[in-house]
Amino acid sequence: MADDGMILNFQLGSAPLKPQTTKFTGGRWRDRKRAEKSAKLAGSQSKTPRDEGDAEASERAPKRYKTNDNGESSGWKPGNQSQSSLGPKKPSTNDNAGGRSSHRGQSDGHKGSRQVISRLFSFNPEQKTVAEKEESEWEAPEATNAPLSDVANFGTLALASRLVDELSKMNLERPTAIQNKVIPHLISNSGDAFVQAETGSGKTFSYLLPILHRVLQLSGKGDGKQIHRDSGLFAIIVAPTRELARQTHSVLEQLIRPFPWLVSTSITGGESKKAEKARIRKGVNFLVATPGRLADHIDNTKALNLGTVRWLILDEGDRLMDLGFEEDLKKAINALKRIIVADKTTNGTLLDSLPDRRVTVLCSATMKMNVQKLGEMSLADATFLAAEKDADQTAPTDQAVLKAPAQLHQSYIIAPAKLRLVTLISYLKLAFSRRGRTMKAIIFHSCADSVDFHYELLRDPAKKDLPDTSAKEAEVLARTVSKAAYITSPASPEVILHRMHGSLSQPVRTATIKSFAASKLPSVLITTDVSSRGLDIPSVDLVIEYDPAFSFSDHIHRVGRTARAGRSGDAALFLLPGTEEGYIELLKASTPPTAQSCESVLEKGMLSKLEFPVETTAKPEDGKTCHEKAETLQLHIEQRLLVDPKQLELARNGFKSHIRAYATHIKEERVHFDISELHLGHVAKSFGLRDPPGGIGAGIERKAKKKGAKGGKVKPSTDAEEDQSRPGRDRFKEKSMYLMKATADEFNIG
Ligand SMILES: Nc1ncnc2c1ncn2[C@@H]1O[C@H](COP(=O)(O)OP(=O)(O)OP(=O)(O)O)[C@@H](O)[C@H]1O
Repeated sequence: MADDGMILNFQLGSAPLKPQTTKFTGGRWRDRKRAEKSAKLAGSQSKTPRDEGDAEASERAPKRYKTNDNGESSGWKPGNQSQSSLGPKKPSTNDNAGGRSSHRGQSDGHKGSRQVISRLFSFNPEQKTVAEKEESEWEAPEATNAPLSDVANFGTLALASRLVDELSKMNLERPTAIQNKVIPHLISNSGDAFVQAETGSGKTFSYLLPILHRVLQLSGKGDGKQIHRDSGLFAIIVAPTRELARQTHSVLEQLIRPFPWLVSTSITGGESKKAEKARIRKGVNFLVATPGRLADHIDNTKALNLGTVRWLILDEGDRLMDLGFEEDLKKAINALKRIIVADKTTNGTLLDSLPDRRVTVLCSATMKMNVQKLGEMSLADATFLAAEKDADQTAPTDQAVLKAPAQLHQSYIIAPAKLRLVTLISYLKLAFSRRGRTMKAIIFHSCADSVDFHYELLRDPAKKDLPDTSAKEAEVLARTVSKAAYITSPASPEVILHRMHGSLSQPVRTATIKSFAASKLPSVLITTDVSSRGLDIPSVDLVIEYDPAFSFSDHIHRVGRTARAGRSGDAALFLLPGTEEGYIELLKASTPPTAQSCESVLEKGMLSKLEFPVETTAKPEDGKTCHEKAETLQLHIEQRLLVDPKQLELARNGFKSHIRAYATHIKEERVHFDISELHLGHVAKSFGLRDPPGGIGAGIERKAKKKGAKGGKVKPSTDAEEDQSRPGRDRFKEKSMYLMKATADEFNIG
């Protein structure tokens, strides 16, 4: 297909440009027209590059953005000095607000070559808000999820001494606030519980330790030695994702290592059912499962005897419901309810220290309506257990409790769409060049296609060998782990990139997370929300939300991957100027965020040495100012895409999926993420594209225009489409179905 932007970007040689006389034949009518228009434009620009280019630019400038007297967007608010310089006029270059690059019509540092330039700093929408707090003004408050300083040790919670010793070996001495509350409760009570505490507060130990303690107490000997794998299944722990199930299982394995007569196993989607059945048949005492696979085994595995189960733990309750596991959970809850705990012995062992009824514990860091629904389904007379500081809250409410750990430093960067990609690179470069600061960073994207594009773009194709990796591991990790280009500073250790999303095969997902967690070098994980829940990698010190989360509770979980168990951590959220700035108010309700200026990120990141992994006519040394450097980087990326069809395809897919995903923000927050406000040309630029590819983008653009004309509401033509006219119940059903469908693809769970 002819693409005007692409034609313009080819190296044209030193000969003066002649007006295009080629007759375009074949292909679609629209493509032929485009090609003709491009050719015409190329001809006219070679004559009077500045004036005519600017005229076209102002014609293409979206009317919804405020413009100054010159017809240009006024950029940033006066008074915000650091950012106002993002929108100056640059007389020497052309622009078009649609995000395309154009001919400069003059030599660009390469004698005899006709170069294009990618203008980034004009026609950007105006920032509405003025920063209340700059980054330098932030002072870390006391950590809210740290071990308690006023509790001597785990022994004070009446835990079996063998367990306390084991914890000590793991360098865990004192309990956190939620552990201090939950452990004694579950040791001495046999009632249901609802456990709610912020991310990284140690909820996993809070339910595992009392269960183990009570199993070890069997028959009063304190070591549980008469219990063995045939004694029966005592606890089922349900987690929403395979990664989380596996992680919880490995914590459990660590805790029971000194007690080899106890056996645990995990059953998750993506694994061999036959092997799982065989393990169940041999006998297990603890089962960690994803809901779909658990329901499957309840139906089909005769050896799975639920008669001795005393605990059902539902971890990450809201996510279990979000992902559409309601029916699977119902099956497990009902199957367990049907069996009355009457038998006090199993294989001759008296189960006297275990609860005399089935105990269900529901855990969640955030509270949503759907968690309440799960509570209604699964709990009876439950005790609400929250950390001490939330003691005034005595029951779960429908108001989401959406607090990030207090010591987590949250900031936001208002970056116009055209500048997003170069700002991200600049930000990462800076983060990893500050020695001793960032070791591990996670970047959240809205969709798998965007993850794939950014991973391919940011990796260094020339550097293939991976440190500390065997040949076998390297084979599995060949497409998900790589050395980074652009963001590695020459003076700092190399940065390792990782890619992770739900469409990857399970062995690759597992190996990639393992590699990221174990990496001794600075590392980045580029991922989707599949990594937002429960993932516990203590050395993560930076979370970047390049695409804002689909709901504020997802945001809390994403940023909660850092600042865990009292550690410090940083989180940075990219927002577009305009309606997205309204989201800052939501952030304030959690932890007061600070503002990072996009201009200063670019200034610091772009002026340090740049290296390009692939040679193009744009060279790292081109340009002097940070704006020129940023434009050179953008141009280089665009040129890369033009000569690499695979990369171009990834960019196009990334763009389309990104736009589709944008339409799926939850209804209550969609006011901040109005798809009709997106400038598709500018967004395309952030994928290194000069024009939005056809398909979904163009469709949405038409709808945005229509909305402008009618003043009505835009209905994105995506899977997320909701029929606003139907009564609430139907809409709810549809939304759930959508979520199930979408997440089945993305999260690949079950
Ligand atoms: N008492 C403790 N002292 C020090 N570290 C602890 C303690 N308890 C747990 N941790 C550590 O804190 C980290 C977070 O624990 P965990 O994953 O259970 O948190 P969580 O509350 O479930 O978080 P999320 O809601 O994000 O899943 C883990 O690395 C764990 O080893």
